[in-house]
Amino acid sequence: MSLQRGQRQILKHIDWTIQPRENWAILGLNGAGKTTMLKIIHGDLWPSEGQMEVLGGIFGHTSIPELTKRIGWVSTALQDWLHPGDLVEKIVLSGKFASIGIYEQFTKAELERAKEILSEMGGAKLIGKSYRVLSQGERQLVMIARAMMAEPELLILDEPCNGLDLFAREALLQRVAKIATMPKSPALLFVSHYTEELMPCFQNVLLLKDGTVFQQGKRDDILTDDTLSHFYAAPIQTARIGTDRLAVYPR
Ligand SMILES: Nc1ncnc2c1ncn2[C@@H]1O[C@H](COP(=O)(O)OP(=O)(O)OP(=O)(O)O)[C@@H](O)[C@H]1O
Repeated sequence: MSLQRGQRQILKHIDWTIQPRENWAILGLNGAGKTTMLKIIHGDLWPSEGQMEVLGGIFGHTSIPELTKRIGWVSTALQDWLHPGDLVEKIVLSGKFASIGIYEQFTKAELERAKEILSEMGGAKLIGKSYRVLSQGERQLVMIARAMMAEPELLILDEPCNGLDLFAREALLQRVAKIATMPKSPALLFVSHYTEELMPCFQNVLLLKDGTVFQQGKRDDILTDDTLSHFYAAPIQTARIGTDRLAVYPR
């Protein structure tokens, strides 16, 4: 699949298959094309050439609005679209209808479910608060709960740790890891600039560079000094954090 905008080819011959129940992390420098690729997966953009199949639906043969409802999307950019005066639980509930506000009738049970999901995500104390007053970390938690409200089969997390302090970031990453252990967990796609954010549940890594797949495969094969030094075109050193996390430094 490729995507052209004017003279520029933003994505070039992306060939990538995600098997059921696989979780993937995507790494790439600013402007590599990560968000654009996710927008295509989400059905917001159409590739200029090639074929796309997402959750068994082939683009051109499947209803994109129906497909989009099966995909959760979390990014700080999405926060700008919300109505900040809404109560937190209403924002979570809106995920059920894949809408920004709530324009449909909802049942008491649905509202209770929204509160339950918030609590499961560690956000019980946010219930009853206006979204406007929340910290960035709390907002991201609400966004994840909102995405989970629709029981997605695929959950896209586009740099979800942006703007979080050290502890809020760790708390959010633990929530993401917990989602991965749920019996009906969605497949997870996690975009980040920082390898230390890649929890062990992300066993697969795709490196995107200048709109092309530089390398993809098992995490242990990709996150090496050698591969990352070639990828970033700079000497890179990896350092283990605990048993299962990895930090990366320019040498
Ligand atoms: N509609 C468009 N028209 C022209 N260029 C675009 C369009 N959308 C994106 N681009 C360009 O495509 C490139 C890839 O953008 P994208 O947002 O996908 O990168 P990214 O890897 O997500 O970057 P970042 O890490 O900074 O978020 C950028 O150079 C961007 O300016």
